[in-house]
Amino acid sequence: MSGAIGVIGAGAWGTALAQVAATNGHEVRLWARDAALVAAINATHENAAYLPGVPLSPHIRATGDLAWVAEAAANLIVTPAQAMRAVLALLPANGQPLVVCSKGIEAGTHLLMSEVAHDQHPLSPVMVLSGPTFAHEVARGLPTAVTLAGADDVARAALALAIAAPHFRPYASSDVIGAEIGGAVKNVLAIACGVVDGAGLGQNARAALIARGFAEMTRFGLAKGARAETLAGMSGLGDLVLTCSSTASRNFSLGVGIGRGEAAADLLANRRTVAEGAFTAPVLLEAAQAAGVEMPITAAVCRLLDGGDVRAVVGDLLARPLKDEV
Ligand SMILES: NC(=O)c1ccc[n+]([C@@H]2O[C@H](COP(=O)([O-])OP(=O)(O)OC[C@H]3O[C@@H](n4cnc5c(N)ncnc54)[C@H](O)[C@@H]3O)[C@@H](O)[C@H]2O)c1
Ligand SMILES: O=P(O)(O)OC[C@H](O)CO
Repeated sequence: MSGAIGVIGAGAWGTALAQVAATNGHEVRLWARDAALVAAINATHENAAYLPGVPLSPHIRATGDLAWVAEAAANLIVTPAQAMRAVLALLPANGQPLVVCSKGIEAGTHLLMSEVAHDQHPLSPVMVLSGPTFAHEVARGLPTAVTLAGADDVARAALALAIAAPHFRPYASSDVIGAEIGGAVKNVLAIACGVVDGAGLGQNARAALIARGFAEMTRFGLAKGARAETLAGMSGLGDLVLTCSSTASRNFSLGVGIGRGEAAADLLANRRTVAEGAFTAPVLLEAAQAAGVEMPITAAVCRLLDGGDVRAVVGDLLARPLKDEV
């Protein structure tokens, strides 16, 4: 793939991906909706608001002009999930490949982000880039592997070559739904693991939540047409383990606060960066109920986000009737 690469969304992850795309010498057009952020990035070659302390490549140019970004050879979409449809509606449709890098499910429609992208840009090949990827590590050049999923083999191979770098290794997949469901569901489960940490419930409980959470992810994924091996790969289990293990995760950190007894509404009101699991949880629960899939951990996270008492919610989760593991 020759030519510029567009990145839409200049938060931590969009900026880190811009840095990856610039590694191979591509001109990178990084779109932000906030004019002050655009000016600051271009003046300082740093995104101090969302990815502080990382000197950005001179190949990256921030912009507020979506038409200029749309002329690039491919566009990586990295807005918060619930904002994606509105931003894509403003993006000129050139049939350019679109790469969904956000993790979530659209409220109201229950659509995955790739489905939203296809709705808005039916002529574009749509891909999904997902995996265990803390932005600050990727931006610093630490080794990272991702799943790059897409049905169009040619577009996917071209994009993989364009973004692969010595520290950044994309693995190809044709399972778009599986790659997306892993990333969306793990954010909800990371909140649950953070609650365990904040409430001091111990490492056994955290490991049990990861294992039972993976069972939930798998049940939901299979019901939606995902492949089991994708859910067990980087975009599913890999990302689940990462996000459930570290306060570097915004979702895990949100859970820690809830587990310590802080009100979820206050924690969310005081955030500047996005914790997608808080938006995904109620949508995921609705989608699971519609599909007839039981997701007790997701339901528990929803109760906690609605202000439920931690001890009561955990007690109810543990008091469910005994059942077979599989
Ligand atoms: N940070 C990570 O390590 C990471 C890694 C992989 C995937 N992701 C996913 O990428 C997506 C973006 O995350 P992030 O970490 O870059 O978020 P962030 O919180 O760092 O930044 C969010 C960005 O979106 C902008 N924004 C907010 N509302 C908007 C709107 N309505 N329209 C357009 N722009 C808007 C903000 O101004 C900001 O620039 C999320 O879905 C997240 O789950 C993040
Ligand atoms: O900080 P989080 O919880 O949004 O997680 C970031 C990435 O999704 C990790 O892969």
